Amino acid sequence: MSVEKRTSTNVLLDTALKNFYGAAAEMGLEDGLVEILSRSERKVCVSIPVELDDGTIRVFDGFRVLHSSALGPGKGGVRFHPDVCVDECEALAFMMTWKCSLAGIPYGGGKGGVSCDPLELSPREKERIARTFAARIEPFVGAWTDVPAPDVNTGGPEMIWFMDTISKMRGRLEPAIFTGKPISLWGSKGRTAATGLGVATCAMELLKVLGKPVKDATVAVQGFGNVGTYAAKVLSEAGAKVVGVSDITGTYFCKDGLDIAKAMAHVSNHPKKLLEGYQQAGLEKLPLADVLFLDVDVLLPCALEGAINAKNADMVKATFIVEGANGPVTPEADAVLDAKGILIVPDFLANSGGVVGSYFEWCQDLAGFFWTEEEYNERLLRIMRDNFHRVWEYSQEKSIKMRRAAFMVAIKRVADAVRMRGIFL
Ligand SMILES: NC(=O)C1=CN([C@@H]2O[C@H](COP(=O)(O)OP(=O)(O)OC[C@H]3O[C@@H](n4cnc5c(N)ncnc54)[C@H](O)[C@@H]3O)[C@@H](O)[C@H]2O)C=CC1
Ligand SMILES: O=C(O)CCC(=O)C(=O)O
Repeated sequence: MSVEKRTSTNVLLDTALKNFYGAAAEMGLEDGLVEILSRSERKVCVSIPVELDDGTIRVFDGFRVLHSSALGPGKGGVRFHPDVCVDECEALAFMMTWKCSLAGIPYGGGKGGVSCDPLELSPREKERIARTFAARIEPFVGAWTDVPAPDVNTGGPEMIWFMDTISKMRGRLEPAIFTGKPISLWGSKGRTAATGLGVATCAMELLKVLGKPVKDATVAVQGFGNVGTYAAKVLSEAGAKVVGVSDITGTYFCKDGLDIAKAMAHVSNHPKKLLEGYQQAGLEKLPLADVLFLDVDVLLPCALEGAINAKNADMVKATFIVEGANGPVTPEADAVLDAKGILIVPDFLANSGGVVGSYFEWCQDLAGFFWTEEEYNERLLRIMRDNFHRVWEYSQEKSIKMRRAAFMVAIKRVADAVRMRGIFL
């Protein structure tokens, strides 16, 4: 019997499935396991009725998908964005399974989201959405079942609303159900910067194995949110020249290097956390997409999926791409970039610092004992560097791309777990 391959009209899900099937075939994974692992264990869809500040009622759609619990409780963020849908959540949950497996942490893959536009919502409206979403997914989350975290447009405040709502429903404090909480409320020192630090570490390790100095390497960063800001900060502090950054308001370019600390301060003081209005000597404002086409050594796409696709891949001039976002390069673009000789560090390796950092927070919450930032960062850097080298060396040994190598390493650990535990998880 041959496997009937799933496809999807959702680009992210289709990309994830194609990459999985390709790696599974190359490693000779048995059909039964391909069937099991190409599907999700659970997809929860909820409605979220909310009273807006003007007194009208709106009902938002929310989702939480658990792709696999073979290695442990589900783990993965919750996104607030107008494009959120069940297929996108499934794709992201699917990728979380491989991310956690590759990182060597004891989790399966989960992901969720609410289809809403946070830029149009007041803080009180966001709080009502977050609390109602948490209440509706309550039966499906827990420290040993599925542990959500921040993703696009969510962060500390949302995690606290989630945690507080579920703690009140259960009549006991439940800090280990959500990670990415503020430090003062069972969060962990280091988590906010963890994903960007991991992305920057992968970029630096790549330059190192290729014998290229980080100092004066030129960098462009698409997306100046949680991941992009800290990746830019760490690289600029290491001596790299970050010449371009972007967010939804456009591309900000300075050939002599941007002042990342100043740009971060500007964003944190902006009412909508945007680069809009940022100024420094020598700054040029360019169209939104131009950040992707800057002539730099390293491009970090840290915004959303599908940013580099069949329509624009040919215009990319960077030598290396380190994927900070989930799924920023489509398979069609992958082929174009490959033909151009552009080397890519795949998302579920490069951005795994976030979930590794969340694992540290979960461990601290379960133990009720907190680490210093130095302990946190030292462990994070060790894991990121080891994982980068494991994938790099495997890709060299097998003469395959890093994405394929990372998938093969990740799939093997999950497949072994399913074989050991039995198929009815
Ligand atoms: N926050 C985390 O710990 C992790 C996030 N990720 C992934 O990283 C990506 C970014 O996430 P966060 O930084 O948390 O989100 P965020 O909401 O903090 O920032 C997203 C940034 O991208 C910008 N953006 C959106 N569309 C854009 C476009 N078309 N062009 C340029 N900029 C655009 C936004 O203005 C914002 O600056 C997502 O794919 C997310 O799934 C992956 C691992 C962990
Ligand atoms: O911190 C986490 O648990 C998950 C982060 C996440 O959603 C991701 O890595 O895409």
